[in-house]
Amino acid sequence: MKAPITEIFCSVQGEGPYVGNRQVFLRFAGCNLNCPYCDTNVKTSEACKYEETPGSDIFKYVQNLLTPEQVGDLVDPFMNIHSMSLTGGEPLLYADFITELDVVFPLYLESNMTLPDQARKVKDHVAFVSGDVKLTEEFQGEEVQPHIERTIETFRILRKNENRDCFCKVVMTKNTSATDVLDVAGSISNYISCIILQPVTQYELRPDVRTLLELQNELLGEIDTLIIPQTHRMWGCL
Ligand SMILES: C[S@@+](CC[C@H](N)C(=O)[O-])C[C@H]1O[C@@H](n2cnc3c(N)ncnc32)[C@H](O)[C@@H]1O
Ligand SMILES: Nc1nc2[nH]cc(C(=O)O)c2c(=O)[nH]1
Ligand code: SF4
Ligand SMILES: [Mg+2]
Repeated sequence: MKAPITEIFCSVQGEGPYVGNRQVFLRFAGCNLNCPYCDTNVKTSEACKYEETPGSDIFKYVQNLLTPEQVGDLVDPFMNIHSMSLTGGEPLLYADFITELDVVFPLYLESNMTLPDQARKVKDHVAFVSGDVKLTEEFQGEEVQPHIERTIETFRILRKNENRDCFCKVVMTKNTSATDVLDVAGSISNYISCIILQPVTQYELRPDVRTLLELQNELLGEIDTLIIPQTHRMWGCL
């Protein structure tokens, strides 16, 4: 079992309720969606960029594809780690690879939550689930309702329990419909510990402040809801 990995580095979690925790990041190549605001290059690269010393901006390159054993060896030297973020791209495309990872850190899955069959495979392997809800603009030209049903099913499979936290992030742009957010939130509120409204980082795409605060107020009737922007962008860490 091998997978295309674009980067491995140590930084702190910049998003959501675990912001500030020191993590190892494993970024898989490839994605099944094409979100208009996506800030990440999801293309497969010939080699994986590996930052051995956190924050050094000095990289080694390891030829792709990588085995779970190679990943284990590369992340082993990192110290004082809260968890290992599995991100991308879409990490659930590599569910079989994830089940073969043998690392000492708890796994923190960062997913677009649209692949329920893949989610079933990893459910007992991940301790934290940071699940996005993607709304209509991410599914341009496609049938939206089946995607939303798959999202709800994926949250059900990876729901919070005594061994796993599961929370939801929604990237808010000026085009995001508050009604859509409220609808999905109502369907997944039993599966998650909180909702994070994450204002999109590109200034020209941002929603207005009042709309965001009004949506938070409505959601708070149902579920703990926080507004937290991407913080790693503010101080320039990876
Ligand atoms: C690059 S994605 C990879 C994981 C997975 N594909 C997903 O979308 O959840 C990681 C996180 O960055 C968020 N993100 C991507 N572009 C963003 C932007 N321009 N502003 C705010 N958040 C963004 C995504 O919504 C997701 O929560
Ligand atoms: N510091 C930092 N925090 C993050 N939280 C989610 C990220 C991601 O791209 O998945 C990310 C990332 O790329 N860097
Ligand atoms: S699902 Fe995630 S990685 Fe894929 S395009 Fe959307 S934000 Fe980017
Ligand atoms: Mg990122």
